[in-house]
Amino acid sequence: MTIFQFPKDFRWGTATASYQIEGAAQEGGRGVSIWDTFARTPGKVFNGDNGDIACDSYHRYEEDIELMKKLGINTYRFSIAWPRIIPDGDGEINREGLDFYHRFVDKLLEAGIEPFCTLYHWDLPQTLEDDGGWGNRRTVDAFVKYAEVIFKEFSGKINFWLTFNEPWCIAFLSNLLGIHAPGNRDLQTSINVAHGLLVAHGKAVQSFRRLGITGQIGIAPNVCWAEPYSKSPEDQAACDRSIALNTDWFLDPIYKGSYPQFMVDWFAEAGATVPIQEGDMEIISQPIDLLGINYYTMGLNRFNPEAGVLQSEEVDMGLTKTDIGWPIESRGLYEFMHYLQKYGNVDVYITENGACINDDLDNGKINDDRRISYYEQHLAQIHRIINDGINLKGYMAWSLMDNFEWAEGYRMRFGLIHVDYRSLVRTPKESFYWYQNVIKNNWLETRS
Ligand SMILES: N=NNCCOCCOc1ccc(-c2cn(C[C@@H]3NC[C@@H](O)[C@H]3O)nn2)cc1
Repeated sequence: MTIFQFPKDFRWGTATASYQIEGAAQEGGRGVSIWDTFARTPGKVFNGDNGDIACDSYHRYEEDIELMKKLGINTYRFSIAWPRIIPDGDGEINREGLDFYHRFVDKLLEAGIEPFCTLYHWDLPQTLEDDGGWGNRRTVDAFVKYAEVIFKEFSGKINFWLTFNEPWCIAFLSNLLGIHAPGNRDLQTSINVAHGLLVAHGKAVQSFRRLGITGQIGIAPNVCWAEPYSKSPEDQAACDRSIALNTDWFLDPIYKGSYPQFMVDWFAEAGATVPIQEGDMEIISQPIDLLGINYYTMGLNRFNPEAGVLQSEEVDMGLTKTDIGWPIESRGLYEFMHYLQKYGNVDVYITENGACINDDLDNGKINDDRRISYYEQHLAQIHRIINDGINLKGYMAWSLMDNFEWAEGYRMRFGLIHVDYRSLVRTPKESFYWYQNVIKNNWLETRS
C-alpha cells in the first residue's frame, strides 16, 4: 500500500457533455444537431439509441448537482449545446437556452463547484453541416458568434473554458473513419474539418482576449499514446504517425504556428492538402492558458500498409481490457505527459479519464471494483507526473454518470453513478464512494 498526497490546490472533478446527458432534445427552443440526425440514421448507433432523453439532466440538473456535492468535487466539466443557444447555427439567439445554462451555472456556483465549460462537444447545428460543416468558413464564423454570445453572458461566472473537445474525434473519427457524426469517410474532408476547427479555435481565443473575458481558455485533445511493437524504423514511424494525428496535428499549429511537416508530406502522398488561407496560422497560434487532456488507453503500434491512411495498426497484446475493449495501461498517461513537454510546461488538466465497466445493480449496489482499480492506477500515475514537476493542475473523471456513449449508445457505461434509463434513477456506484474518499483526503491510498 502507498499513500500518494496531492497538492493542496489540486482540482478534483468529473466531466459530462450536453448531448450525452441533457435529453430534452425538442425542448427549450433547441435546434437540431448533427448527432440528432446521425442517431436517427439506421445502423449508426447501437440499438438505434439517441439523445432525446439521455439522463434527462435538462430537468434533473439540481439532483445531479446534489450528487456532485455529495461526491465532494470542486470542479465540474460540462458542455453547452450550441443548438440551444443559436438553434439554426448563426441566426437568432435563443434566450431560453441561455437562461437554462444560467440556472445551471448559478446552482453549481451555489454548491461551491467551479464550472469548467466546453463550448463545442460535438453537437454542431445541423443547418451548418448541411452547408459544408467545419470545412466551410461560414461555420467558423458562426462558432465565433456563438462563442462571443457565451463569453459575454457568462464572463465572471465561468472562469475555465475549452473551445473544442477532442479535435481528432471531430475531424478524423467523424469524417475519415465515419464512426461518429456526421459520418463522412474522406481524407480531404477530415483535413478541411481539422483546419476549420483550428481557425475557429484561434478566432474564439482572439475574441476572448478582445472582450476582456475573465478566466483561462484552452482546448482538449484526446491522447492516442502508442509505442512501437518492434525496434524496426517502420514500426516506430507508424507509431509516430498515430500519436501525431491526435496530438501534433492540432498542437503544432497552436503552439508552433505550423503543421507537422512529416504528416503534411504523408497526406500529400495520399493526395490531400491543408486548405490554409492567408493569416490562418497566425490566428490559430493565439497563446492559450491551459490544455485539457483526455486519456483512456494506449497501444503498441506497427507498420501495416493495409491499415488505413496512417498504415499503422494497434497490436492486441492480451492486456486486460475495459468492457468497451480498450486495454488498461496507465503508463501511457505518464509517457504522454512527458511527450507533451515539447510544447513547454503548460498548465494541464486531465479533462477525461475513466473506464467503461458495464456492471449492473446487484441488490441495490454496483460493485464496480474494476473501475476502482482503473482509477487507482491512473491516479497513481498522475501523482508520479506531478512529482516530476509537470504542471498537472486537476483531474476530471469521465464520467459523473452513465450516459449516451455516442455510436455505442447506452450499452457502454463510464459513470461513477449508475443511471437506470427507464426510471432515470441515479445510484452511486462503489467507485463513487471510493473517489469521494480520495477527494476528501486529497490523497490516494493504493489497496494492494
Ligand atoms: N485512435 N485510433 N482509432 C482507430 C480506430 O478506432 C475506432 C474507434 O475509435 C474511437 C476512438 C476513440 C473513441 C473515444 C471515445 N471516447 C469517450 C468520449 N470522449 C469524449 C466523451 O464524450 C466520451 O464519451 N474517447 N475516445 C471512440 C472510438
